[in-house]
Amino acid sequence: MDRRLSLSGSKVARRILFSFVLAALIPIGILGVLSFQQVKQQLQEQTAKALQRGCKDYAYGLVSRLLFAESSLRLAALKIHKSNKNDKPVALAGEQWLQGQFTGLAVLQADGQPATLSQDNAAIPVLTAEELAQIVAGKTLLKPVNGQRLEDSRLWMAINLVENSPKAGILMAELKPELLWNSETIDPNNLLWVMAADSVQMLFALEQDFDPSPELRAQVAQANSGRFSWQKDEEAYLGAYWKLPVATLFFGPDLIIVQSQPESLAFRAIRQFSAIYPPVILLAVLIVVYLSSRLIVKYLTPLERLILGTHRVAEGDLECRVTIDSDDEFEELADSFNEMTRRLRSQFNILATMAEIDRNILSALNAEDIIDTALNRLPSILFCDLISIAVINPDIGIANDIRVRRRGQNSEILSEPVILNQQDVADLRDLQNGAIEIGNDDEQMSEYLHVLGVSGAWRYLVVPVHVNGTLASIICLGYQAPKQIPPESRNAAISFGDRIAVALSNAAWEEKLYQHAHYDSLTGLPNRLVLHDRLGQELARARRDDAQLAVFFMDLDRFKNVNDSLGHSAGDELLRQVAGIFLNCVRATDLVVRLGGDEFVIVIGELHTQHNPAAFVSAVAEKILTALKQPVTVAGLPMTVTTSVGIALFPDDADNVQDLLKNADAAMYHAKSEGRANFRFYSPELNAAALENIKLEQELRGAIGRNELLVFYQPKVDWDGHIVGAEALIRWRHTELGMISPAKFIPLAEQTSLIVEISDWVLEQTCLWVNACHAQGLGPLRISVNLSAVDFKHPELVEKIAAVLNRTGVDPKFIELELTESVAIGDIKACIERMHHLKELGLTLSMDDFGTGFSSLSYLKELPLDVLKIDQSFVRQLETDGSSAAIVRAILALADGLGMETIAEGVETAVQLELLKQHHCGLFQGYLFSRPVPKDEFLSLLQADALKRGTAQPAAS
Ligand SMILES: Nc1nc2c(ncn2[C@@H]2O[C@H](COP(=O)(O)O[C@H]3[C@@H](O)[C@H](n4cnc5c(=O)[nH]c(N)nc54)O[C@@H]3COP(=O)(O)O)[C@@H](O)[C@H]2O)c(=O)[nH]1
Repeated sequence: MDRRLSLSGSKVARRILFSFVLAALIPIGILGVLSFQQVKQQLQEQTAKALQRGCKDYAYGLVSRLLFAESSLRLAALKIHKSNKNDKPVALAGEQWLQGQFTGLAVLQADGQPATLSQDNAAIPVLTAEELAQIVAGKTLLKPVNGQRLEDSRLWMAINLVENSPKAGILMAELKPELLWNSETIDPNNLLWVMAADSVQMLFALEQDFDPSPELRAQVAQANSGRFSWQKDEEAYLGAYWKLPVATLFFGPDLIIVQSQPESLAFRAIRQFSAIYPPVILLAVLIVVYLSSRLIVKYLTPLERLILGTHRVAEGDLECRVTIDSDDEFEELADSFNEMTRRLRSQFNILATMAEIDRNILSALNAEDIIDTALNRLPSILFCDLISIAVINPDIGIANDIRVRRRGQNSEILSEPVILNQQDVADLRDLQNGAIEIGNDDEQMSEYLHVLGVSGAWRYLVVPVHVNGTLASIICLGYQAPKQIPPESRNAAISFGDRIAVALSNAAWEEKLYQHAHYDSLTGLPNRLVLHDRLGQELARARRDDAQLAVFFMDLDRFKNVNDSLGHSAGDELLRQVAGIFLNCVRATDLVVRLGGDEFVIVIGELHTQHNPAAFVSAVAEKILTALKQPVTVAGLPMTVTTSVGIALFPDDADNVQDLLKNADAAMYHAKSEGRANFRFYSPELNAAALENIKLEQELRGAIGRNELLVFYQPKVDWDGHIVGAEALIRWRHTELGMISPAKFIPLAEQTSLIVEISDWVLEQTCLWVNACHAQGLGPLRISVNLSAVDFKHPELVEKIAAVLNRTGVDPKFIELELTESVAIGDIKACIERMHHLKELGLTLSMDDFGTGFSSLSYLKELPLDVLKIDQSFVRQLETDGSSAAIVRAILALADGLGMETIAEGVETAVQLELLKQHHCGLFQGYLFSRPVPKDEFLSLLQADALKRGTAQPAAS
C-alpha cells in the first residue's frame, strides 16, 4: 500500500499546518511589538538625551560668549576710562572687535543719564535702582529687553565704567544677537529657543516667528532641566530644556535653553524597522509552512496509510498489509497493525471453520461427521502438524476410536485402544474448559502420544471434552519444533472441544429423540411409527415368502373407568403391566405396539399355510385373554382387566397396512359389542358395522335439535304390584333408521361426551314429567334418572342439577339419580363429597348395576346412598345359577345392614319375583310389570294402577 498524503485533502494536515503557522506567528508578532516598543523607548530616550545635551552645549557656548562679551566690555570700559583721564574723546565706534560683539555701546552717568557712545538713546533700556545698585556693587548686569516681535528682543550687558568707582559711570552694551545666539551647532531640523526663566519671555528662537504656547513655556520653567512631548501643527515633537544659571555669573535672570525635535525625525530608525518587519514575518511564515508541510507529509503519510489499512480491514479485506519504512514509531505501529490483521485473519478463519462445524452440528446426522470435518479443517487454521481425536472411557481409563491426521496425510483410525495412565485420566477429568500443554520431555499422556507415531521434538496441546460433566473425548494438537503453539490455537482448540461436546451431547439427544419418536415412553413398546414401518416390512416379507400375517387390534375393556376412578398413575401402571403380559404371550419376532391410550396392536408374522394360521392366531388370542385373567396389583389393589381383540389376516382380509389395521379395529369393535373379553376375526360385515357406528355418532350429534330423542318410563313396583316410581330411559326415534336402542348409542355418547348434553335433557324432561303427573293427582312418584360416570365427573354437575331443579320447580325428593359403581371408586373422598352435595339438594341416590363393577364393598358404607339396585344379570340367573342367587342374597343383606332400600331390575318372571320377595327385596322393575313406555302410556298405567288402588282422580282435561 503506497500512498502519499495530500495536504489539501487531509483535515489533520490542515489543522497541524495552521497550528504550526500560528505557533510561529504569535512569538514573532509579540517579539516584533515588544522590540518596536523597546526601540521606540530607546530612541525616545536617546533623542531626549541628545536634545538635553544639545541644550547644555548650547548653554555652555552661550555662557562663554557672555563671558567673552563681559571681558570685551570691561576692556572697552578701561579704554573709555583712560581716554576720560586724558580728556581725549573715545573712538570706540570704529573698534572692530567691539562691533563684532555689540550692536551698540552707551555710557551712563552715575545718576543713570545716558552719555551715548554709539547707541541711540531711545533704545537704551532704563535701569532699575536695584540694577544700578548691583552694577555699582561691581556686578555685571544682564538685562533682557523684549521687543514687539521676537526678533526685536535684545540682551544688554552693563558694568561699572571704572571698577570700585561708581561715580565714573556705567558702561552698557547691547549684545549682538547673531553672535550671542550663535546656533551653528544646532541641527537645522531642531527647534531651539531661549527664554528668561523669571518672565518666561522669549529671548531667542531659531525658527523665525516661533512662539511657544504659554503652557509650554510654563512647563519648561518649572524645573532646571527636563524632557517633554508636545504637538506643533499636528506633528508630535520631543523636547528637552536646561536652565542656564546666569545669576551665578551676572546679575540677571536665568536663561532656559529649549531644544525640540520632530518625533518623525527621532523615530527614523523605527520606520526602517517597520518597513523590514512585515517581509521578515512573511518570510518566517513561508519557512514555517515549508518546514511544517514537510514534517506533516513525513508523519501523516504513514498515518494515512494506517487509516486506509483500517478501512480495508473494516471492509473485510484481511489480506491487506501496511508498508512503512520510517524506522520510527510509525513503522512499529504498521508492524503491529499487520500482526493484528494476521491474527484477525486467523481468528476469522477459525470462526468460519467453527461456524461450519456448528452448521454440521446442527445438521449432521452423527458426531462422526463433525469429527471428520474437524480433522480436515482444523490443522490449517490451528497451524498444527497433527490432530487427533479420541473417545475416552473414563471409568476404565481407555482411549479408543482414535482418529489421527498428520500434515499432508489423510486421517486414519487407529485399530488398538490405548490404556491411559490413571493420573492422566484424573487430570483430564478435573480440567474443565482448559487445555494441557505437553512437551517432548514430559511424562504426561505418554502412552497416548506414543501411538500417534511421530518422531523428533514436538509440543502437544490436549483438550478434554466433557459431555454432561463426564470426560467423553480428547482433542490433541501436535506442533513440530521449533514451531510454538500459537495462543489463538489454544483458545480455538478449547472452543472446538466445546463443540465436540455439543455434538456428542446432540448425538445422545438424537438417540433419545429417536427413542421418543419411535417408542412409547410409558411401556417402552414401539409406537405407531414403528408399527407402520415394521408392518410394511413384514407384509413385504410375507408376500415374498408367500406367508400369512395377522394383526391384533386390542382395546382394554372399561379402562376409562380405571383411569377415572383410580387416577392416571394407576392407569399408567396397569398399561405397563398389560404391555408386559402381551410381550410374554408372543414370540420375540412378533411385534407388540402401543398405539396410545389403552389401544395395542400385535403383528404376528411368518404364518405359513401348512401351520393353520387361523388356529395359531386364535391360540395366541386365547393365551392373551387367559393371561389377563391373572390379577395384577395396581395402586395396591388386586385387579383384573380384560381386553377385546380384533384380528385381521393378510392376505385374506387386507393386503396393505392401513386396511389391515382398519379391519382389525372393526373386528375389535365387534368383539366389544359382543360382551367384551373375547376376540373376533374380521369379516366384511364387521367393517360395515364399524362404518355404521361412525355414521351413528354423527347422527346423534343432531338428534336433540331434531327432536328425535324421547324419554320412556319403566315402572317400579312394590310387593303389591303398585307403581311407586319409574326409571327414565332415553329413546332415539331416528327419522330414517327408526327406533335406535340406547345400548347402541349411549356407549357412543359416553365416548364423545355427548352424554352430558343428553343427561341434562333427560333430567329436565323427567322433572317436568313428575310435575305433570303430580298435577294430575297421580303419585306420589319418585322417578330415577341415569347418570353416567362422565356426567358424575363433570365439574359443574351439582350446579347444573340445582339449576334444573330450580328451573322446573320440581320437589327434589321425587327425583332419584342412578349412579354406576365406577363413579364410586378411585378418589373416594371427592366422590363422597360430591354425593353429599347432591344429597343436600334433596335428591335420592341409588347405585345401579350393583355387583358388576370394581367397587370395594368396604367403601360402600361410606357412600351416602339410599338405594341399591341389583343388576339384571343376577336376576336373570336367579333361578338357574346358585352363585347369582347367593350374590343377590348378599346384596340384599348388605343393603339391609346399611339401611338402604333395594330394587331388582330385569324381573321377567313370576318365579324371579317370588325368589326376590323371599330374599326381602324391596321393589321390582322389569318386563314382568311393564317395558319402558312413552309418557302417555305410562300415564295410562298410572291411572290403571290408581284405579286398582281406588285412588283414581278424574282425568285431567
Ligand atoms: N346414562 C344413561 N343411560 C341410559 C339412559 N337410558 C338408557 N340408558 C342405558 O342404556 C342401556 C340400555 O337401556 P335400555 O335399552 O333402555 O334398557 C333398560 C331397560 O329397558 C332394560 N330392562 C328393564 N327390565 C328388563 C327386563 O325385564 N328384561 C330385560 N331384558 N331388560 C330389561 O334394562 C335397562 C335398564 O338398565 P339400568 O339402567 O341398568 O337400570 C342401559 O344400560 C341403560 O342404563 C339415559 O337416559 N341415560
